[in-house]
Amino acid sequence: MYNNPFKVGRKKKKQQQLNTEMDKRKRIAEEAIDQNQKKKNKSNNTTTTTTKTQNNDVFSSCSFSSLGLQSSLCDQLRERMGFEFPTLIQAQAIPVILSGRHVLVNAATGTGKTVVYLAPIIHHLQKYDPRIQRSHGTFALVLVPTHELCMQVYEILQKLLLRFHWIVPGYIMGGENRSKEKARLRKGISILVATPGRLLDHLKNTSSFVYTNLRWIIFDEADRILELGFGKDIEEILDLLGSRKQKSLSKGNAISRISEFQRQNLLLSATLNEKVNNLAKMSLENPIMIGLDDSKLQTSPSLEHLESLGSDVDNELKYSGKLISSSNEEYKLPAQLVQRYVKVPCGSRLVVLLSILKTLFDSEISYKIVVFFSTCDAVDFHYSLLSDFQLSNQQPEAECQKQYLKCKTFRLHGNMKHEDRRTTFQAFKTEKSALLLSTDICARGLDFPKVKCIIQYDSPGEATEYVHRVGRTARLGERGHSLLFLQPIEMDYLRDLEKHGVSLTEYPLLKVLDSFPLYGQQHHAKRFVSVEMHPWVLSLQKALESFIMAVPGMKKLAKDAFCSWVRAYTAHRGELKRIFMVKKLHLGHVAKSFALKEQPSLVGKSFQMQTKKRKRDQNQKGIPKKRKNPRKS
Ligand SMILES: Nc1ncnc2c1ncn2[C@@H]1O[C@H](COP(=O)(O)OP(=O)(O)OP(=O)(O)O)[C@@H](O)[C@H]1O
Repeated sequence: MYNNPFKVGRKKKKQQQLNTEMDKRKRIAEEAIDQNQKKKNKSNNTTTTTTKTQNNDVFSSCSFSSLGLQSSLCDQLRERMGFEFPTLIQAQAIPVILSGRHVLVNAATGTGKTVVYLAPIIHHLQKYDPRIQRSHGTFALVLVPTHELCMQVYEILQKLLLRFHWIVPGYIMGGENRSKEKARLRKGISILVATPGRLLDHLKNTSSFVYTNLRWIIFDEADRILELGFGKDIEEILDLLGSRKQKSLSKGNAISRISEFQRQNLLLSATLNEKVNNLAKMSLENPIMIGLDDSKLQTSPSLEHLESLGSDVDNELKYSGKLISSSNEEYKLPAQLVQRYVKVPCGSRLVVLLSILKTLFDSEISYKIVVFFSTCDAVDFHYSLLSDFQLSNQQPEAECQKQYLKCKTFRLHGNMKHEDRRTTFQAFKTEKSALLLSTDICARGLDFPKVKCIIQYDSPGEATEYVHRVGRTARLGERGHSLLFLQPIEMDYLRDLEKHGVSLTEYPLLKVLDSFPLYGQQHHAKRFVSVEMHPWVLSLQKALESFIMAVPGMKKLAKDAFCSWVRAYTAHRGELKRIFMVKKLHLGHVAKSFALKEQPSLVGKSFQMQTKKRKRDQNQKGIPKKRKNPRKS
């Protein structure tokens, strides 16, 4: 059993001390939150209560029926979903979408964009007379970037369709059983949610897939679909469905498949980029823009300037007829989101993460937090560490209390089995108090109820990813907090965020560290002490290093995580390469942040061996030299 260096004497005294410390940490956590909230209210120049301000910012005062939606659909939204009023973006966009126009919707995270497109589709489908049947095939196609989002949209669809049993929802996505999907498609799916790769596969290979009646194509998280490299697939899909402007005119086959209905295509995201521009030009006819400021709109789309979506050139403007200006786009973030950063020297990152998590989980009975990491290996390492790490000066009464963190811990990343991903996704949704460690796989679109805090332990890279990650909290007017970890060498990233209208305040780290007990007693750290030399940081680091050495398998996990973390760090692109410079990293300190005592040369050797092995494997398999971006989730 792992020997804890923090073991101290009397239980009772220890309990009293712990209670006092927990109270203190709770106060500090609350103070930090309140100060930020006060600042925010002051800057909003408002005297009303926070909740009221938030609700006014999010909800419209009209009813769903006043937007033109059919009455039993409105009942369904109210009774089954609990949606009394439409959100502002729903009130703005639903009537336009009902009118049949092509639309591009840009609205903050967590403002209800899913209902924006699902409600009008259901409204139209339910009133077809005679009723639609399964044999009529697919009428609406919703394209999403990830499995999890696919499941989420499908679940909402199921709920919305309870009163309309003749409209059949369905999903197809990579990793699922193809033959079962084929069988479902053969039976007929009226509204189909899909990831692009698998959809293309079925469009090409499943002859029983009927889409002659297709009327709607929706791109949810359009920019992410393209960023993930699905550009070429999307072009092919649009061609096959006869829904690509210009080109469709020359494609005899495709045109013959076009339904008797007028097509309506919709694009939605909280952030937009140049590739979305191209997709918009390619797929939207005379579109209406909703949620875009005039500053973001430039000259109208010109058909002469259609670009390829598969191009790998990021943010490079190849044409003049721009639709959206995005290079210095001001992102819309939820007004009630409190955003902070914490400046942490590299070697103290792990201890600081654990200390902050403990402070947050001790401050409230139920607390849900998502922590973002740059790689799958980093998620695995931190998951094992946080699940098993103990400090014996905690109360050993119940099993979970032995753990350092008194909460359930989950992990989610793309290397996990499909089934495990699904179970985690559902479990974290329903938990009241839990910690989710994840890659960017859950940065987009996922709607986990009651997440109170987002921690970006590894920086997100592009500002768009920052926006989507923090968007997992503060949804629909609820309060939420975000915390971005930055090393002293990375502080310029704040300026990059500022360019997009995102500004953060500093987290009171030393105050939080001071609140931790040491050897059962309050330590009186001097005010000027640095984070690295803080007695609590030194002690916890020592405990973590001993834990890594003592627990079988942990050292390997730590080394793998270290290697992939460094690789991911080198994968920053464009402007960000100047901020996240691998040359500036002290690899010994990086190793420390994985609780490794080894000198960097030792860890570096295994890293080099891994890299050589990867290259060898690639050569053997004939994989092209271009390396998969390790930051990809
Ligand atoms: N009118 C409404 N009233 C109450 N809740 C709503 C309403 N519309 C949507 N919601 C809820 O708001 C939450 C956020 O909705 P949704 O996931 O569609 O947001 P989003 O804008 O797509 O977010 P993201 O940009 O992160 O994908 C969900 O829990 C949804 O059930």
